[in-house]
Amino acid sequence: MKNVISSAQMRDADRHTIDTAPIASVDLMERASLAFVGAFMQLYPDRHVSVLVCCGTGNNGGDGLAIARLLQGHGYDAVTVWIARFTERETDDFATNLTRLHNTPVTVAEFLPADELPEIRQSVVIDALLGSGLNKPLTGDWLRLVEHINQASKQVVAVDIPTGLRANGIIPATEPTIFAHEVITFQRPKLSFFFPESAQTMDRFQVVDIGLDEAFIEGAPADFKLVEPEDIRLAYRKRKPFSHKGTYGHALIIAGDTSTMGAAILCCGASLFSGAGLTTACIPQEGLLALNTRHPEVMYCAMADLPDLWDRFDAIGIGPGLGRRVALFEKCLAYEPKPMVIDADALTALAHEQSLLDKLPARSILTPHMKEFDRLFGDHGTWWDRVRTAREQANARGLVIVLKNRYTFIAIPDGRVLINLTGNPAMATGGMGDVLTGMLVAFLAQGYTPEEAAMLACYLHGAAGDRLVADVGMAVVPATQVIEHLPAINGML
Ligand SMILES: NC(=O)C1=CN([C@@H]2O[C@H](COP(=O)(O)OP(=O)(O)OC[C@H]3O[C@@H](n4cnc5c(N)ncnc54)[C@H](OP(=O)(O)O)[C@@H]3O)[C@@H](O)[C@H]2O)[C@@H](O)CC1
Ligand SMILES: Nc1ncnc2c1ncn2[C@@H]1O[C@H](COP(=O)(O)OP(=O)(O)O)[C@@H](O)[C@H]1O
Ligand SMILES: [K+]
Repeated sequence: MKNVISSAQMRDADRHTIDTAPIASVDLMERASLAFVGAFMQLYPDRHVSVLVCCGTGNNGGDGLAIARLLQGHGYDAVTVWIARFTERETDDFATNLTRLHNTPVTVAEFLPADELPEIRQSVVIDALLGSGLNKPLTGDWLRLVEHINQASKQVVAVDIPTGLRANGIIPATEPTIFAHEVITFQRPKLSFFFPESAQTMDRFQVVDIGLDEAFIEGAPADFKLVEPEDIRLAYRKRKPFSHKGTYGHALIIAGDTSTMGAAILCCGASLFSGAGLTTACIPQEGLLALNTRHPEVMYCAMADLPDLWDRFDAIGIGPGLGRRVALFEKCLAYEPKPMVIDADALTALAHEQSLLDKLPARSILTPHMKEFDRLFGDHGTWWDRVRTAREQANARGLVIVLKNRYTFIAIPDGRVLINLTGNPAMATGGMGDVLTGMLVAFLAQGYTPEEAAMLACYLHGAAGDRLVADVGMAVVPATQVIEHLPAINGML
């Protein structure tokens, strides 16, 4: 897993790299700018595209000046630079790069406070006004310039972070920012990029390596971790030659009602296709024909038989489409504790009867989306607050809370939050959460820890959706398709 670090930690990593590499600070800026230009050229290969680089006078602005020079050197023949001289301060590396830029044909215009801003005629604006040094909301001339850029409706590519956006996760709704179509960020994504509020300020980001000391970054204390493909490869256990169905556990799915039988069937299918040795469904009997038709491999257990059969199961998933049968949930909490995944209607039951939270088996996995989360733990005005509550609850109660979204946050009992990067908006279709629940139960049944199960299930669920978009070209991915692609995704590990 990779650490997501704060701006202060990034500055430390910057200083540490300068001291120990060793490398001069201005050379590190050059490296960052080269990395930015490499990524920019992929986005805009046409050397005749007109580019306006808007620079502040800090190091983000210094990057902008170096980028302008490098683009010109690569044959971009219509590069213009604007410098916002709204403060008398400038950094040394900014000054060095301004001197270097003056030795090129790039046109440079400087703007003082209250100067009139000309119309922006270029097609692409590179935002190098303010970066991770932002320490207050934009006001005055900065705000005027940012609004001017936004109103010009050009393609905007931000250097490191869109001007005005706070890096560390708290994104006040009222603070103005530049809107960037693309952010090319240095070394690590900034924590804010994973919070849904960042959609107001950017479409996409990509990370470029600028050669900061990785060992130093990974040694820094970090509450947020990015799940990497390598983590999945290491955690995933390939099936052994002499293994049999008993090796891979028995998953029980308690789900489904008359109008929501599909949720149960999706959940069972996901368990089956994620490798549980056996999957049993506790569904209303009226769903049996559908279940047997769709997944003849899945067994059935009547509600009344649950207490007698309980010992057979290695992991339980409860909630998808449970509807009027939700009282079953409380009953299950009275049986011997088993690894458990609690989703959908069972989460709503928890929200209505909070005392049940204390009865959950240790290290149960809860899989709320935003609304279910707020129903359970109270309304939250911001995602930062929501994630903070998830951390506190996971830590205080020893739970794994899978807070689902574009980037799913997995809050684990030790206080850390794992961020899952896979998945895409084509997956924003009903039933997708039921699939995730089935996968989680299957991994628990196979003996993975709840943390491992959460990491594997979230990653593979999103990876299957990504594969269907990238390789098959699907614009919308139905949940049944994700299920069917799971074995192929697992097979690639
Ligand atoms: N690993 C790395 O870290 C590397 C970093 N690099 C680059 O450096 C960038 C960070 O540069 P930076 O620290 O010089 O700050 P930057 O964002 O240019 O701001 C300048 C100054 O603006 C001010 N200010 C703040 N908020 C304000 C506001 N709302 N309205 C008005 N003014 C405001 C504040 O000064 P103050 O007002 O506090 O005096 C601040 O110091 C980083 O994003 C990346 O691009 C790479 O070159 C190499 C590797
Ligand atoms: N835009 C998106 N990007 C990535 N993943 C998404 C997106 N929209 C939905 N998902 C994933 O799909 C699942 C939806 O879960 P949920 O809302 O519980 O669905 P349902 O209740 O219909 O089964 C979650 O795992 C979520 O992370
Ligand atoms: K910027």
